[in-house]
Amino acid sequence: MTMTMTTITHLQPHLQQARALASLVQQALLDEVTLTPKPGLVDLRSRGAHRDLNWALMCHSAVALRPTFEAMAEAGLAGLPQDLLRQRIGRLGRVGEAVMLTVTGGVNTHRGAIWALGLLITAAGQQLAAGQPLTPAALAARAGALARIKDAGAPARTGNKGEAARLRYHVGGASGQAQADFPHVTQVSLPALQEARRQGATETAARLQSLLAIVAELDDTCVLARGGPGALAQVQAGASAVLAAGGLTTRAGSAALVQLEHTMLALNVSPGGAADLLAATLLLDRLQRLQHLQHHQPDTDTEDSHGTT
Ligand SMILES: CC(C)(COP(=O)(O)OP(=O)(O)OC[C@H]1O[C@@H](n2cnc3c(N)ncnc32)[C@H](O[C@H]2O[C@H](COP(=O)(O)OP(=O)(O)OP(=O)(O)O)[C@@H](O)[C@H]2O)[C@@H]1O)[C@@H](O)C(=O)NCCC(=O)NCCS
Ligand SMILES: Nc1ncnc2[nH]cnc12
Repeated sequence: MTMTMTTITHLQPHLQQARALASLVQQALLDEVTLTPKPGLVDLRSRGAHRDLNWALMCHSAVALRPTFEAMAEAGLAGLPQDLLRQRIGRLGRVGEAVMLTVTGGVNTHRGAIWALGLLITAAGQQLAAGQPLTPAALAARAGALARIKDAGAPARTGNKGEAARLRYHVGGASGQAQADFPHVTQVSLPALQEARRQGATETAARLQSLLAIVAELDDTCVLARGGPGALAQVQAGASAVLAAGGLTTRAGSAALVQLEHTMLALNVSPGGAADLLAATLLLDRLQRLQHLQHHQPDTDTEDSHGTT
């Protein structure tokens, strides 16, 4: 997709801005699932540790969710009071989950992504409405503020696997990550992505480095739900080993990645929460770069130089 600066930054009706923001979310989700090779996760090569997911289903889900993200961005652009906005996007998130389950035949492809990227794209709408820059820190702070407001329509218990893991192992999970302003995105994966690029890594290697940086530290309830704390510790240690060996640009790092994949498949675990946060990272990175281009080339339509891998 070619995204032009005029599309999102000039004075256009909210609907068009919301459409452009939703396109960026869809692109981030497609980039995440297409990134290959990801250990334990669905990618172009394999289903990872999943029986009910595959690349085509994930892409189908990402495309079907575009109207959900557009409606969330539009809600952010509408300048609603915070509590009203929170209730509106909570409803949109639940409708989005229902759409996802319908188009996938009941498979959970993007529940965590609807949550994380939904909050972030709503925040981007708010920032645009306020005439403020789309910086990662500002978007994460706005998204966190929304996540800390009670969603009156949410059930007391969802009965989801992530919820059970959160309560059993006393971790923050997806909601804790958002309520703390997405620290693993702004302080871990985004710096890792941008530093890898500065060091000359290919875009694929930089994105994998970013993913591994999250996996090494996240309390991923997908891993906990299937494998418990022992599996989470092994997965985190394996990701740290790849990074310590120099990441994907060294032979030792590549060998450590193969080992990590074997470990995950043997444990039958998959870092689905980290995958969602990688998509969030790619979204914030692209918004930041568009912002940067706006300041340097205000009158030019500019192609995004970091395309899909
Ligand atoms: C508020 C919610 C996020 C509730 O979350 P909760 O923690 O209570 O539980 P879940 O709904 O089960 O989990 C949420 C998903 O978030 C991802 N995730 C996990 N850990 C983290 C983390 N530390 N930080 C960020 N994100 C995290 C993860 O999503 C991915 O994994 C999914 C596959 O998971 P699952 O089906 O459980 O596991 P499988 O192994 O695939 O199953 P089997 O094959 O074994 O059957 C996949 O979807 C990825 O996206 C967690 O699953 C939220 O759910 C909520 O309230 N939603 C409704 C309202 C809403 O969305 N509003 C949005 C706007 S405010
Ligand atoms: N690539 C992926 N594989 C498995 N679960 C995921 N959840 C989000 N992205 C995923």
